[in-house]
Amino acid sequence: MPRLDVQGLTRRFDGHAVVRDVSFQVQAGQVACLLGPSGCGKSTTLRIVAGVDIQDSGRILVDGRLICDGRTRVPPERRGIGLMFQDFALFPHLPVRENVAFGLAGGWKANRDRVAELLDRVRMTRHIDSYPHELSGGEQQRIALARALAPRPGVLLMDEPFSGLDERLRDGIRDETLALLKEEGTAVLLVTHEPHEAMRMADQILLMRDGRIVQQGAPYNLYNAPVDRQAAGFFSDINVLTGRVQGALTDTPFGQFLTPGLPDGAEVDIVIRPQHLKIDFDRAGQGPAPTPENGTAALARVRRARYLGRESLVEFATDEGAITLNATVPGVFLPPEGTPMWLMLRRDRVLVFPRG
Ligand SMILES: Nc1ncnc2c1ncn2[C@@H]1O[C@H](COP(=O)(O)OP(=O)(O)OP(=O)(O)O)[C@@H](O)[C@H]1O
Repeated sequence: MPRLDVQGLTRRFDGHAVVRDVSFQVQAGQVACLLGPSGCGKSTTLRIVAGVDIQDSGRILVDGRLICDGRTRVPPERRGIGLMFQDFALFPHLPVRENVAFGLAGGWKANRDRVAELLDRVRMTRHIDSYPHELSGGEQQRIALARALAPRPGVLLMDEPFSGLDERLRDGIRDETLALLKEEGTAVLLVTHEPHEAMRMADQILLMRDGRIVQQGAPYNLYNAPVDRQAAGFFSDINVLTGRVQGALTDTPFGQFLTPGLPDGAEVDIVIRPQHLKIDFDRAGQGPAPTPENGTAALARVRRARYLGRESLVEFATDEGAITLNATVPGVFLPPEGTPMWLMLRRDRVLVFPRG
């Protein structure tokens, strides 16, 4: 049985649906990330699950128990759901120990062991008597996490929990948070607009657009088998070639691509991520021979090359400038502007979408 079961949620504001028929499940010990651009309905979905907003239709179950539908509405504090929001909202007048014990009956005195256990797990034991203003942002975040987990909620809702932190700290804190969430076995629903964060944290990504979940699955599936061009472009920069179907094939300067099931004349987008271009040097106007793995090579010239640290980003344009393509190459690769090179597209990594 799923820990959290959301079925057909719809929420309208002034007649406009901002959450549309949203359904998903989260198992115990799993992290599901609601991912999407600003305004797509992520926070509204979270607020309905928390019980601070009410859906127009749909229902929510926690461990099989109905917590809200058209008639029933269990109040937020009796849902067995914990919350953690981006500003942490620690109580400034309470020391760390009282903050962590806040949701526990009997307060800190009756729950010393649980508070001590959690502070140990988030490596904050020595700050047990500190006040929030004496802590760094990252330390406050760890206390907020301990506080949210103290009552052992079956479900934890997190709304952009890392956005207030210094970029350099975030990955470390994400990993620590994930380890603790997994140990506790909580079902987590995390809202984020950052694909990197969702890829790093999620067992399951729920990709939202205009109030709907357009795709859900493991990070690997969303990255490698995106449902449409927009979904592909959400996870990284993409290169797009456009073409027209003729006899279930589409012609491009990089050879023909199979485009089965589409009528003649249909327009298609052929999408490839910058790391999946292959580059070869020019040998007196000659490029590499076509292969089944990489198709036909096309000649292009370097427009600009930049070093980004872990990789280099090289912009290419075909001779007439008709097509521009970005390639990323690990390490340092900075060919001068105008250098002719042959480009190929890794066939196993090419994505083809009908133009919508
Ligand atoms: N109480 C409200 N009254 C009217 N409109 C609202 C209300 N709450 C949210 N909305 C609208 O619903 C839409 C979705 O908002 P929501 O906060 O859920 O999006 P989001 O994906 O979480 O975006 P963000 O990441 O910017 O918070 C927005 O267009 C917002 O203006």
